[in-house]
Amino acid sequence: MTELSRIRNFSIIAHIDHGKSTLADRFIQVCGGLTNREMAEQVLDSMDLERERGITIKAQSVTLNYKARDGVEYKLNFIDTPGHVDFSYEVSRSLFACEGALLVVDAGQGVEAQSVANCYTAIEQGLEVVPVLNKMDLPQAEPDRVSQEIEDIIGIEATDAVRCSAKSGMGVEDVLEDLIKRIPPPEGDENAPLQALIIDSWFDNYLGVVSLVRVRQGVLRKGDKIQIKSTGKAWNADKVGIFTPKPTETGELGTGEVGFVVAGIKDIHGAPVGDTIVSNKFADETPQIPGFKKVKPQVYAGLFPVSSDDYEEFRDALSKLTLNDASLFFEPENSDALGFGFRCGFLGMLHMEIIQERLEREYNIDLITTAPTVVYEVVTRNGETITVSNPSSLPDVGSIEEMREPIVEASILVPQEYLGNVIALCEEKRGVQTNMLFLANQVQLTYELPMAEVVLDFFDRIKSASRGFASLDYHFKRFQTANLVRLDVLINGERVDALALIVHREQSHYRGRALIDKMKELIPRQMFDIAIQASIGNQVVARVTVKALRKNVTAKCYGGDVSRKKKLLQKQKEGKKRMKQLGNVEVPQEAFLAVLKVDN
Ligand SMILES: Nc1nc2c(ncn2[C@@H]2O[C@H](COP(=O)(O)OP(=O)(O)OP(=O)(O)O)[C@@H](O)[C@H]2O)c(=O)[nH]1
Repeated sequence: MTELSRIRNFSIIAHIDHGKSTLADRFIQVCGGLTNREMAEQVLDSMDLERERGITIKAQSVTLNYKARDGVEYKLNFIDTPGHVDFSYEVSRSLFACEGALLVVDAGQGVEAQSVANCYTAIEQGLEVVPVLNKMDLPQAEPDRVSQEIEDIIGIEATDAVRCSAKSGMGVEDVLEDLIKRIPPPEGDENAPLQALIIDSWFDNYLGVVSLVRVRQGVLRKGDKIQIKSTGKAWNADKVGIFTPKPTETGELGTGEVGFVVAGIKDIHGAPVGDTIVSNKFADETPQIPGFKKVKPQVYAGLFPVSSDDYEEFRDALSKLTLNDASLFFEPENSDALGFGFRCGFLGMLHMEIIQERLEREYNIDLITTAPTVVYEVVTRNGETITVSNPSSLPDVGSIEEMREPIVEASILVPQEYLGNVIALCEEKRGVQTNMLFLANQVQLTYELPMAEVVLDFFDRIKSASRGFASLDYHFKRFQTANLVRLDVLINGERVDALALIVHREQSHYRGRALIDKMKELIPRQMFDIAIQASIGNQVVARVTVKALRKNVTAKCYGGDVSRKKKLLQKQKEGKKRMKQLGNVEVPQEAFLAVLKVDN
């Protein structure tokens, strides 16, 4: 066991692309955790998809031995955190396991909202936040301006912030030295009964559930009988060790240390993130570590296999994905239009896209996804409150007393010159301003906004309204009464349940018009006219017609150009894969997500 004074537990807070993973890789290299060849790939983002998208999804950790300039060898536990707003609960749990955090800021870009939110979480949890200016090799680096910004916006001293380049390696050791000096060592009683925080859990095909833990007091030893506090279940700690970053069994984790435990748990819900591991013997007198909560999905959508033959396979794939992702929810859904599928719940749109992509890529299932929706609260005439996560299951208008929509508190950081644009956008999205703070070059805006307006395209819109400079962070606040209605879409007179949306009454006509105009562009012309209507209750609020196609698509391919004709037919066939037959009309996947594509 390592002496507490030689341990440092830290996270890195950084906005996406500011260089967190690159810096972490440099740390591993400096401390000799991996050979150069192993370093060739960024090691911390372990899933393929993550690597491709360049984002960090699951928290991971690495234990490094660093011989400091004072001659002492320190044990540095770096706990990686996800960078996206969808995964903020995991960030908060990771931070809770640390005494400090490096705030890595791109010296050319400056501070962004996501990092600010995470910094506040860190400061609230009593962490020492150590600023680092990265990308100093770039000509556009403006360290003085960015230091000032850190001081103004986050309120921590930053004039002496270490300046480095994770890319070239310049200043990286100075970052480690600064970290050791400024971040305090962990505290805790080694002789007290075991209490450890679960920072992350994932499913391994051979081992079952592996949990990343931080021991707060006592010692976790191989062979110990442990209990997972929220479930009250007892398990045997079969394997205990650290990541170097390769998993290495050490047989024990002392107070203040971070590492993994494998205890024969078969289901990820058996060891949820944020939960506490205690010694089974002293379970009653060892409390849960505060702040634990069950994560709830925020966005729901229907996912349907294009071919009904894929249904069983699809269900298996979803079950496998939930083994590793406690925040993914699914239950069977039956749609008149799309047949059997699943209603799935996600933390946000990015989470949804990732799951969709994994299903298609890793499991080879072609899917039709319906428009994502948030969860509404509906009070019925007989006084019941129900939650609705599927527009087509909204009760009949006559039986609804009141509808409530989820409201988020959004924090936006924007340079002054784009303030007008961003405010206009927030107003358009039914936002209510609750605060506005003028900082160095930026303005910090706080708005309460309907979650439905935020989850879909708000982030992209805010980016384009500010030429990419504004940044956003948000979290659920409360439910609020709203005048909402269901917007139905009819194709050739038939209501299509999978296309229904819940919208604000004031916007319903405009939304209906915009939606079906977009659908008209997306539904290919067929051999007959297709009427598309938007309706509210029985009232049709907009109508368009997709005119019949007169010519055969291959008619242009005159004479003997067989290969070209084949190619065209092949293309058509591939296109068909993502089509769904509604009555006699073929509707492509894009049309189901038309609401995401409406130009505002
Ligand atoms: N020029 C320069 N580029 C850098 C530096 N550090 C990182 N980068 C580049 O910036 C990009 C983003 O770096 P990452 O380390 O993946 O960023 P990240 O913050 O980990 O991003 P997420 O994993 O999505 O949170 C990559 O293309 C890096 O090569 C630096 O010091 N100088």
